[in-house]
Amino acid sequence: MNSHDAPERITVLGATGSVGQNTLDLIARMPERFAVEAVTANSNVDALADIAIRFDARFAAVADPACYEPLKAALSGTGVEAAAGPGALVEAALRPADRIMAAIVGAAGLAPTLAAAERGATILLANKECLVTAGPLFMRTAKAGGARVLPVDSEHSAIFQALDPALSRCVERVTLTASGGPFRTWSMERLAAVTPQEAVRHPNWSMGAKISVDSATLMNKGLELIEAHHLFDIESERLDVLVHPESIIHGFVAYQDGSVVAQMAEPDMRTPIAYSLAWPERIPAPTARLDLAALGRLTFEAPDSQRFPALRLTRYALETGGGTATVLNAANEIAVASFLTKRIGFPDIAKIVENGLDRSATERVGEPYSLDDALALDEWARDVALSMIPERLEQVS
Ligand SMILES: NC(=O)C1=CN([C@@H]2O[C@H](COP(=O)(O)OP(=O)(O)OC[C@H]3O[C@@H](n4cnc5c(N)ncnc54)[C@H](OP(=O)(O)O)[C@@H]3O)[C@@H](O)[C@H]2O)C=CC1
Ligand SMILES: CC(=O)[C@@H](O)[C@H](O)COP(=O)(O)O
Ligand SMILES: [Mn+2]
Repeated sequence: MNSHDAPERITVLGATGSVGQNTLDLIARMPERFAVEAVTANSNVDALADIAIRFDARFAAVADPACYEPLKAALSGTGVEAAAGPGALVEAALRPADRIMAAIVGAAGLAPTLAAAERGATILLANKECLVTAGPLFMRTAKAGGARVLPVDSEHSAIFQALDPALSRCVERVTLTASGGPFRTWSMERLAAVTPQEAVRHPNWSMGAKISVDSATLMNKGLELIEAHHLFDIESERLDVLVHPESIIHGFVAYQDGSVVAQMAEPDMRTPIAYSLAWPERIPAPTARLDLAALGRLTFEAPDSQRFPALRLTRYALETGGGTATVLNAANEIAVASFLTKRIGFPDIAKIVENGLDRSATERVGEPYSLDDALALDEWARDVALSMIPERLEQVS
């Protein structure tokens, strides 16, 4: 944009979350460049109304229909239109924003993000579960709709920055770095007694609860392998995970001449979010600057799939295809929510996901070709996973 242009209008799906807040922090610093079109949340009415009023948004939507009246009351007399229910999230995504930040957590983000893809939006994609649940459908829809998908996930932003599209045939391998999470060095015995409080305490990043648990199990890195496969059209055999506890290098691209191009930054999501907001330009981000001399060294190690089976399970889902990744994602969402509410232990998360994958192999679940297919398979897998949660078993018996 140049100084004579009107501000770009940005819609933020998941505005009350960690990525949503970081996005709004950047937007607030550049009012001449960005304005807010629409914002959404699940049920956090007060925070959403505050955001909508502060940023002078035109539309605010909550997913939970029961929150409609309180949202409408909080926004009365402000000029912000209030809406609620799943259809309202889709309506937010369909509004004519220049860019749309997809930062809802979980498969709940699929319908609105897919609607944005269908309308040919520029999508800043943080919601990785959307690609895990329905990667081929999402990428096909984006292509047909003329949408542009810009990665926000830090590793995928790194790869996007290091991957010259003109040289994609010269790429040998792509590597995602992983911090290893809070339990990187813990024994199996200690892992058995992990609490939710310990699991959400990520060593380097400040994030929402679900992705923090995913980082602790290494499921996050597995979901990111699937995400990278769809975003960059690279097969599993050429995608690597490398544990790098400092989270300074976020991703590598290795070329056939032996060059390895990496992206580095302090672990602060405002760097990849700023990149996606400004691409193909760059804007300032108020993050700490890298001081490699002060850091002294960067370290690397291979991931351990004995203690962290999620990596093996996600590889299986990626390589099996069909609806396997949809099942993996849904089972993981149920397992993580059950762990956070103390109904299961930390090692049970992977067991519940593995059981879901076993069932999906027996039932030979097919690839979802439409949103309805994806939602139906997601629901089936949630039921399979729920049947393994002790409380549910007690209720049934
Ligand atoms: N946090 C991070 O730094 C990173 C996150 N990501 C990805 O970005 C996405 C968002 O993560 P994060 O910001 O941490 O998540 P948070 O839990 O912090 O925020 C989630 C947002 O989604 C909304 N939401 C939750 N459930 C629903 C639902 N059923 N329907 C509609 N909206 C819902 C929440 O609303 P409410 O407040 O009302 O609950 C909130 O606005 C995830 O997919 C994550 O994997 C990727 C890289 C880094
Ligand atoms: C910030 C971000 O992109 C997260 O996905 C991050 O990668 C989580 O850290 P882990 O490397 O521990 O999964
Ligand atoms: Mn990431």
